[in-house]
Amino acid sequence: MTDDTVPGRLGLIGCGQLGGAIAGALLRAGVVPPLRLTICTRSGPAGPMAEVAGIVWTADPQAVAQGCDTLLLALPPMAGRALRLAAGGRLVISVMAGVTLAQLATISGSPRRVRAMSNPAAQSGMAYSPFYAPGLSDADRAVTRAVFDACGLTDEVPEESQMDVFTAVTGPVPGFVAYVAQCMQEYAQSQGVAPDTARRAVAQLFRAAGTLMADSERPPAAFVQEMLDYAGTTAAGLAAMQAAGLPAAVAQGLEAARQRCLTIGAPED
Ligand SMILES: NC(=O)C1=CN([C@@H]2O[C@H](COP(=O)(O)OP(=O)(O)OC[C@H]3O[C@@H](n4cnc5c(N)ncnc54)[C@H](OP(=O)(O)O)[C@@H]3O)[C@@H](O)[C@H]2O)C=CC1
Ligand SMILES: O=C(O)[C@@H]1CCC=N1
Repeated sequence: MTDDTVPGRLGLIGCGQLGGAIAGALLRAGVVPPLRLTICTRSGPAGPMAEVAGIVWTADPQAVAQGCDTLLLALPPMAGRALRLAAGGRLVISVMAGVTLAQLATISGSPRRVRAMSNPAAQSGMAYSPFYAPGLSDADRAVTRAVFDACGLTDEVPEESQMDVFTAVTGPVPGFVAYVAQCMQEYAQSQGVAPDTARRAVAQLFRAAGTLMADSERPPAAFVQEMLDYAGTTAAGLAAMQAAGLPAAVAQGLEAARQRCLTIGAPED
């Protein structure tokens, strides 16, 4: 097996916003051909994957668990928590928000478990997909990396608690960033800018800002400090945003999302 493919058959349970995006990424990157992909949903072929010849569709999660070598769980967290798969010793990878590695053991019974997080930007290879998988074999780690390399960037994290952090921070795309963009567009419109002009302008701003920061090793704080040092119009705005509590507001929002993850992952009463 080269280190950029998934051996045997991949079984995907859930093919919605995230599962569909990951499936698209895997096919686009050639990590899994359609003929080695089984997808499980309750209502049959869904989204762009429905048009791909060769994919096997099923409504039976057990068929996936027993007929595939690697399982990828991308269904809603509470539906996932209710699953009980006779997965034997198969590799089980989950991208379900908040579902813990311990819950994956209850769901699948497999000792080969990966708790991961990704986002729908996987479709275009632009996702960030961290994973937590203590004790994973080198071969399973290579398969996990092949899956998430196809989706964008990936890192293995040392603590499971970080998976809730990343579910909050990088799980939603455009997510919280869209909220900031909305605030900026609404400000421009409040100053008389036509809605579509404001929308285009803010979209271009976020395209440029995202590219600039993604192509740089510099942390965002360095860009902010550069503008503060420049002491121009932006510096005045940054000072006002800081005085208005923007950092605390962002932290409170992300913490609320992380807390929701902990609720999902809490043991049943
Ligand atoms: N959307 C996002 O931006 C992100 C989502 N996630 C996580 O990804 C997972 C999937 O979310 P998302 O793709 O948004 O959800 P969607 O609602 O878009 O898709 C859910 C998919 O799961 C299928 N499904 C639901 N219940 C079952 C079941 N019992 N058995 C088999 N298939 C089932 C649905 O098909 P059908 O109804 O036909 O069964 C559908 O294909 C979640 O755990 C979420 O936390 C993580 C990060 C980002
Ligand atoms: O909002 C959600 O629940 C999903 C998980 C992370 C991003 N979107």
